[in-house]
Amino acid sequence: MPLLVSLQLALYVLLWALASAALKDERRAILQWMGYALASAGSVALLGWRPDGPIWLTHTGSSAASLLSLMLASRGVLLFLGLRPNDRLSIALAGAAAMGLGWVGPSDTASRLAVAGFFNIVVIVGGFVQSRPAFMREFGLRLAVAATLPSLILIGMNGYFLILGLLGRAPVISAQKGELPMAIWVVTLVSAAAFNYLFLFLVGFRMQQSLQRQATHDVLTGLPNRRAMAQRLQLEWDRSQRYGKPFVVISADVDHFKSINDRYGHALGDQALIAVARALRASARDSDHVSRVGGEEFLILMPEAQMASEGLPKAERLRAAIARLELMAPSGEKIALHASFGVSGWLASDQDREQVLRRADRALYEAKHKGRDRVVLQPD
Ligand SMILES: Nc1nc2c(ncn2[C@@H]2O[C@H](COP(=O)(O)OP(=O)(O)OP(=O)(O)O)[C@@H](O)[C@H]2O)c(=O)[nH]1
Repeated sequence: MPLLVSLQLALYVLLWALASAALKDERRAILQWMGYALASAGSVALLGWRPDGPIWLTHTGSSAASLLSLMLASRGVLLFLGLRPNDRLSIALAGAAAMGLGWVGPSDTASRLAVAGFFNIVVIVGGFVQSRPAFMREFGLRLAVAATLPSLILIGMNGYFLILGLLGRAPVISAQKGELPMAIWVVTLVSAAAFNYLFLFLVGFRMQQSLQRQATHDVLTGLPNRRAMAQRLQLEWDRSQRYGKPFVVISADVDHFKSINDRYGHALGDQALIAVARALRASARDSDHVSRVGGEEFLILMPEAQMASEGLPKAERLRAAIARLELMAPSGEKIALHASFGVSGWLASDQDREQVLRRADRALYEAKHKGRDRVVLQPD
């Protein structure tokens, strides 16, 4: 039985090796989980190994490998969540566990199981507590509850060993043959499957989220892109058609941006765009949808505004926020930034959503024409 279980656990090494080849971004965590799968397979294999030498030594090795596997699993979780594992604490814990197992030595199996069970619980609980807040932040309550399952199973199993060990009763039917009750093998396999498949799923889930974000967000500024804006605009348009609920759009364009690029270089131009995006986002309401729809073009959708004229003070605030920005060239020269704005609102007579955008663009064009760094309301 130990060999069969060990083989099953070793399959997860293969699984993580494949995942590591495909998912480079998560490689650091995946390598830890590969180590975890390897150490847990080794720990079980040692239980089934019957060397000529003293059996307690292989069993002690098995306990040490099991502790190592849990440490690697927990290290992988911390790295996966962008947290820094405390290596000093891990080394101290491994040292204390080695001393504990050495102190038990060739004596009874029960004491060894109690020591191993105790340290295993410390590692599982420690990793769980450390990773919990970051896990909840990224994956939410439901997945956090699901992720508790492997930890709970392992805490339960090790708690069982610890209590039996303290009572002086080893749960081994025949330690010499490495045979443990069937339930222990089942629990080992279930907890390993729960951990490995859960984190494999989370790696894929994160990748899918990131692809989705890339498809709808601009990489440079982090704002929603033209595609996301089109979706949002369609939503507002549908609402206005159905319920007559108006909305306002503000089209913004950085003034003379080409000359910033030409004089100070593309990298500084990028910095300017990031600064403008931040200023727009900071000066808009949470309910406003701010997006980058082109090179130096931005669009602000105000779903709560009733009339185009309500967009005027908002656009004026955004204009002033950009005019306050000051960028520093590598030479120390200060670079002023300005932008022009066109404001338009939904009209009941509009045939499609493009009409609202076209009016905002016409207003923006007029703002440029009139000398830039200003706001123009849609022409009637
Ligand atoms: N640095 C940088 N430049 C960009 C990016 N996207 C577009 N641009 C540049 O933005 C400039 C836009 O120039 P124009 O359309 O002539 O507009 P402008 O110079 O701002 O002039 P007006 O709008 O008339 O005030 C071009 O030089 C583009 O190369 C980007 O992501 N980063």
